[in-house]
Amino acid sequence: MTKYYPIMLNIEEKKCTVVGGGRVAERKVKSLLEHGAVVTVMSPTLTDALQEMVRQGQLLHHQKHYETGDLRGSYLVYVATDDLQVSQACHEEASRENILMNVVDVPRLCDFTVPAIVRRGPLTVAIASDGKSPMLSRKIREELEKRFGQHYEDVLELLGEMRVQALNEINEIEDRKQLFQQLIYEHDVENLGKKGKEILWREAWQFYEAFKKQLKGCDKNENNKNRIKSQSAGPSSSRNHY
Ligand SMILES: C[C@@]1(CC(=O)O)c2cc3[nH]c(cc4nc(cc5[nH]c(cc(n2)[C@H]1CCC(=O)O)[C@@](C)(CC(=O)O)[C@@H]5CCC(=O)O)C(CC(=O)O)=C4CCC(=O)O)c(CCC(=O)O)c3CC(=O)O
Ligand SMILES: NC(=O)C1=CN([C@@H]2O[C@H](COP(=O)(O)OP(=O)(O)OC[C@H]3O[C@@H](n4cnc5c(N)ncnc54)[C@H](O)[C@@H]3O)[C@@H](O)[C@H]2O)C=CC1
Repeated sequence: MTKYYPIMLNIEEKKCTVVGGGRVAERKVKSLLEHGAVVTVMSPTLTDALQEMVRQGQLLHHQKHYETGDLRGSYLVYVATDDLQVSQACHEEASRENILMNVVDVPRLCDFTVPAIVRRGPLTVAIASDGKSPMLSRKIREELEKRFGQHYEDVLELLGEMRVQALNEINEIEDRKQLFQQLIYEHDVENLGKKGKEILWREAWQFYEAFKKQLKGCDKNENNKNRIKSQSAGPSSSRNHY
C-alpha cells in the first residue's frame, strides 16, 4: 500500500490544469484558486459555477477533449473525467514530463491525494486515509472543526508575533522554549483565545513581560547578562493594538 508523503505545497502563480469540468473538477478548481494558482480547465462541458468563474476571468477554459501534449508546462494536474482511457493517457504524459498528478477516481494513478482540511488562519489540520475512506476523512474534519474553533486564528497570530519578538529579545533557545512551554501547556493560551482577542492579547503579553522580568532576575543571581538581548530590537508594531 502506498504511504503518501505529507507536505504543504506553495502553488501561488503556478500553472495548474484540471481535465474535466464536472462536480468534482469544480471542487478541485475552487481549492486551487483559493491557494493562488493560475488555473486552466480543459473540458467540453462545465458546471454552471465553473462557467461563472470563466465569465469572471478567474480561470482559462479550453473547450475540448484532452489530447496528448495538453498538459505541457503544467506544474500540477487533476484529472476528473470518469474515463479511464483519458486518465491513463494523462498519467502517461504527466509521468513523462514529471508533472504532479491526481486522478480523482483512480488512486493508483495519483502522485498525491487531497486531504480534508480544517483551516484556522495559519493553522492547518489535514486528514487523510491514504485513499481508504474519504467519507471518514470528511467526518473527522467536521469533528475537528468543532474542536478547533475560530479563535485559533487569533491564538496563532499571537504566538507567531510573540515568537518573532522572543527571537529578538531572548537569547537562549532554552529560555524561549520555556516561555512557549509555559504559555501553551500551563497558561493554556488556547483557552485564553476563547475570551476574545483583546483579553488574549493583554494577558499573553503580560505573561511575556513577567517571564522576561523573571529572566532578568536570574541574570543578577547568576551574574549572567546574556539571557535578555538589548531592548533596541524594539517591540513588534502590532503589539500595541490592544
Ligand atoms: C484518493 C482520493 C483522491 C483525491 O481526490 O485526492 C479520493 C478518491 C475518491 N473519492 C471518492 C468519493 C468521495 N470523496 C468524497 C470527499 C472527499 N474526497 C477527498 C479526497 C480523496 N478522494 C482522496 C483521498 C483522501 C483520503 O485519503 O481520505 C476529500 C477528503 C478532499 C477533497 O477532495 O477536497 C473530500 C472530503 C472533503 C471534506 O468534506 O472535507 C466523498 C464524500 C462527499 O462527497 O462528501 C465521496 C463519496 C463517498 C466515499 O466514497 O467515501 C471516490 C469515488 C468512490 C466511488 O466511486 O464510489 C474516489 C476514487 C476511489 O477511491 O477510487
Ligand atoms: N476524488 C474525489 O473526491 C471524488 C471522486 N469522484 C469520482 O470523480 C469522477 C468525476 O466525477 P464528476 O465530476 O461527478 O463527473 P461528471 O460526469 O460530472 O464530470 C465529468 C467531466 O469530464 C468531462 N470530460 C469527459 N471526457 C473528457 C475528456 N476526454 N477530456 C476532458 N474532459 C472530459 C465532461 O465533459 C465533464 O465535464 C467520477 O469517476 C467519480 O466517481 C466522485 C466523488 C468524489
